[in-house]
Amino acid sequence: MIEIDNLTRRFAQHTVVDNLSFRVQPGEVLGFLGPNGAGKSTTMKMLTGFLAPTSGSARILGFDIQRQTLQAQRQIGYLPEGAPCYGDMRVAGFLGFIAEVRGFRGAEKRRRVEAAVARLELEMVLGQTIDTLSKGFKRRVGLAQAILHEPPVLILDEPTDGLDPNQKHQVRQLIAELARDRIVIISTHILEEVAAVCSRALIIAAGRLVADGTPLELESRSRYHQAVTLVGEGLELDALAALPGVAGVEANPREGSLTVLARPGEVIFPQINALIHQRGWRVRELDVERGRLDEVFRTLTRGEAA
Ligand SMILES: Nc1ncnc2c1ncn2[C@@H]1O[C@H](COP(=O)(O)OP(=O)(O)OP(=O)(O)O)[C@@H](O)[C@H]1O
Repeated sequence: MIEIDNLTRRFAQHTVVDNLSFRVQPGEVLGFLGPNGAGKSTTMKMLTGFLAPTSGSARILGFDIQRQTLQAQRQIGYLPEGAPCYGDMRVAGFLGFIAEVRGFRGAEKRRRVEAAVARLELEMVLGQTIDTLSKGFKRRVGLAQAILHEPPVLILDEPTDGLDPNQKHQVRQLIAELARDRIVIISTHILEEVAAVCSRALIIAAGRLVADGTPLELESRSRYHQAVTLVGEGLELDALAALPGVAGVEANPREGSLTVLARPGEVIFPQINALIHQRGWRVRELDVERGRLDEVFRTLTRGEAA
């Protein structure tokens, strides 16, 4: 388990991470979300022992990151923001070097490097210098170095930032595979990432925790939760707006659709369906929404970002 208690970091007079407390259990893929400058990277650096907190503590599988730094760091694979450094090293040399830094020698070192290379499918680029790799391959090299020592905890800072959609998909699949037997914390400001790979999301704004839940729970806080969007002929906005449980109706001229919003806790699809049949409207599309994570994110973090 990861236990974070009252973690705080100040730079000069500016409190960048403000009294954060949470737990992460094995098997969880935790998305750590927040707008630019919210304090995500600063938190990751404190969790991995690269930055001392001003106050508070972080324990990684029981090891205090400040007082038992080496033992705690052995539990962690860390993918920092951006590409791996050592750009003029070849991939094979870089991974061998990291294996040695992690304390592996001889046959054990070769076994670890081969396993990471196979997992990240890096065989084709082993002889290439890191600087000459595509962004997607650089990120895969970064992930390979993070899993070399087979750590039970992976901390990944913006793992798909700057990748094209295919590369994003590949890296997300990899993360899902790696997550099976580990704790994974992913810092991101890409909301689709949370829905795609995370079992739980924390949202921070200006260094403070503002939400903690599964992606579905967070979506259910949206004003679009249980909203029904209709495309069809003869739809009457006023009749829809007058139905019980309806909070309002939005017209979407670009899509030629109407979105009927539900009051919190209400399910309005049955009433709408009954009205459609009663009035004989010809409905071509009907969609019930789970909610919109981007709207929840904006509402929770608006005006609070640094
Ligand atoms: N070493 C430092 N000295 C002073 N201020 C810093 C330092 N490191 C970070 N900050 C400030 O702390 C705030 C949070 O930065 P941080 O990088 O943690 O945000 P973030 O949520 O990771 O943002 P992004 O999504 O842009 O990466 C920013 O205002 C940043 O300028």
